[in-house]
Amino acid sequence: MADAEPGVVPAVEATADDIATMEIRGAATIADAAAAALATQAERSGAESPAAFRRQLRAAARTLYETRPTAVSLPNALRYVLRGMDGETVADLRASTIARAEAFRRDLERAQETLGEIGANRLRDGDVVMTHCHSTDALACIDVALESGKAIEAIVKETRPRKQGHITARQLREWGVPVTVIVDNAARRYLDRADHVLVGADSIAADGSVINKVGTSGLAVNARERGVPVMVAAQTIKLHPDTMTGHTVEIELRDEREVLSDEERATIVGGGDDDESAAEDDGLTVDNPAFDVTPARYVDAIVTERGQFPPESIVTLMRELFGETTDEPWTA
Ligand SMILES: O=C(COP(=O)(O)O)[C@H](O)[C@H](O)COP(=O)(O)O
Repeated sequence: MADAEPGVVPAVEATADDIATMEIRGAATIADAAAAALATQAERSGAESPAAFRRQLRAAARTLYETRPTAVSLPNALRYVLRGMDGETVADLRASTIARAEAFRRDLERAQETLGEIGANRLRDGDVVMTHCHSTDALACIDVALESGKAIEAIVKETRPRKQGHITARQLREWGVPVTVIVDNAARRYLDRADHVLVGADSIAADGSVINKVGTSGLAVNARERGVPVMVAAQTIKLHPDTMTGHTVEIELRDEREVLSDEERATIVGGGDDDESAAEDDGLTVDNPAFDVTPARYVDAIVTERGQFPPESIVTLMRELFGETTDEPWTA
């Protein structure tokens, strides 16, 4: 991680570390943790002037922002909280920032509940749902469907390389859902048994394309070929305002050792820790993109707390929520 910013409290540095190392992960959870960290910064700031307080809050936001690039819920959360920082004294600034962060976290939780109710309407009694990665927004839909007495089964893709599918499987088993875990490569075969593909999103672009855990796009293409509808569960905090002005979403590239350990690499190219040639270029490249982009045409519905939308019309909601401006308060 980058050097500590002056005045940023250790708890914020710790949250940033946890996000970067994926102790805290998933777009909604990251947003929630970031808002909580800004509240902690406000609470523990030793700033003696309003200007110093604002500077520290912006530095804290920047520290959190620089952890992972793809989930727009992170900058959206930071932007939302910083815009609520208001007052002429340190005490007022502190109180307004904490209140704003708390409101954000409450709204986030409520939005997920509402989205769950809307998404659950798409699931019928007896349906089989195929999942990819671990999405709290997607699980909220299943949760409400189960609560309303519908029987749901799940086919859970393990989701290489970090196997977040296991988290999904654990949650679904806790709820009593029959789960079949499959390797990612088996997805097309098992789509014949699925009534829905249900995934979350890290970012949604203005053209309705969905940025989510790598493998989502291939799954969606296969689902279309198999005639299985693809439903994306995503709170409006996942809408990426910059994409309205033509920006693309940065796809995070992660450590190659998540894909190939040093030992595994050695079995391919030879060498080892004490081999001097290990430092040389061994001609083997490993790429580890964490996310991919699913074009809007492979998505049937985006379910948000504001209703469900065909992906092509999501831009209307985006304009309503964000207007056309997307300035970054922490760079001021
Ligand atoms: O791609 C992932 C998580 O990736 P990672 O494990 O790399 O963070 C999830 O599908 C979205 O973040 C949505 O999750 P949620 O619905 O919980 O926001």
